[in-house]
Amino acid sequence: MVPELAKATVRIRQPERVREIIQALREQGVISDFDMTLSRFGCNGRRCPTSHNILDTSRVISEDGKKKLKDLLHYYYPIEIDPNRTLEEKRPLMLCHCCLSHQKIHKSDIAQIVRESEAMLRDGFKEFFDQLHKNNVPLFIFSAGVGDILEEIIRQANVFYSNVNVVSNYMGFSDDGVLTHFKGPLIHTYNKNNTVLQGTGYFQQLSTRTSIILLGDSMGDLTMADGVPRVENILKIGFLNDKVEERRRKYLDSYDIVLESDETLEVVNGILRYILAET
Ligand SMILES: Nc1ccn([C@@H]2O[C@H](COP(=O)(O)O)[C@@H](O)[C@H]2O)c(=O)n1
Ligand SMILES: [Mg+2]
Repeated sequence: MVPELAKATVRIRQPERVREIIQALREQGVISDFDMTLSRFGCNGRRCPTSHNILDTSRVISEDGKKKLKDLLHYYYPIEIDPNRTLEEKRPLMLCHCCLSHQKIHKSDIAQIVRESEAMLRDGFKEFFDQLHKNNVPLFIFSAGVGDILEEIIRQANVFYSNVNVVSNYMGFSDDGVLTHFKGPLIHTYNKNNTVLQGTGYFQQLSTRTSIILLGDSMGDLTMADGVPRVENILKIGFLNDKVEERRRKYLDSYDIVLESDETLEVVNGILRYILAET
């Protein structure tokens, strides 16, 4: 059906169920996480930066600020991926953006900060965005990262098409363009659900869609489609990037398709090619 599903990186607990969901997908919408899902996990043997890391390590952050942000990440990231803590235990420990708001970040610096970074979208991103755009499939990017940065990454990759909508943490600037705060409720890895989506237009724009393809890399991404009305089928595809052995069982129990250490969108593109040719 989809030759890419035979790739060595693909793991599926219930192949028959996956086959049935794929056959049933129609009137699709795609809901995707951004960092480490549309963007790569590894670049040239190192970790690729998240949208937060791009800012944290940029030249506009003071040395002291960089150290604080690095310490914060070293505290936070092991909690985020700890397979032995429940989501309830993790939720109150998630981060805010407080350290960033004390830095002199100018709105006008953002494009250059992204250009100078090692940000990379997964291989096959162009086909992914192009297929969705050409077929009028809405793509919702729901991210606990930094909206202004991830939008700029997509813009610089020339794929920020009219069908792409982003819900994320956006910066607020003073009249002279200096970062003063982050807008709206904090979106973190474990509250990506309808509690932070009020007033975003998310549900309204997905209200005609009866099938959702959900792409994520964290257990927190699994709730991104909660509350979308009229949904009949959801195909959940999870990128398992880190602590693969330790987290495999949980991912296989939660995601329909698990992609282990796969830096590409080949499988997603294969599924899209198949279902969009059918419709
Ligand atoms: N200070 C922080 C906070 C979060 N992160 C990472 O950002 C990612 C969240 O964005 P999604 O698009 O994946 O929702 C997640 O991978 C966090 O580890 C960070 O790097 N720094
Ligand atoms: Mg992510």
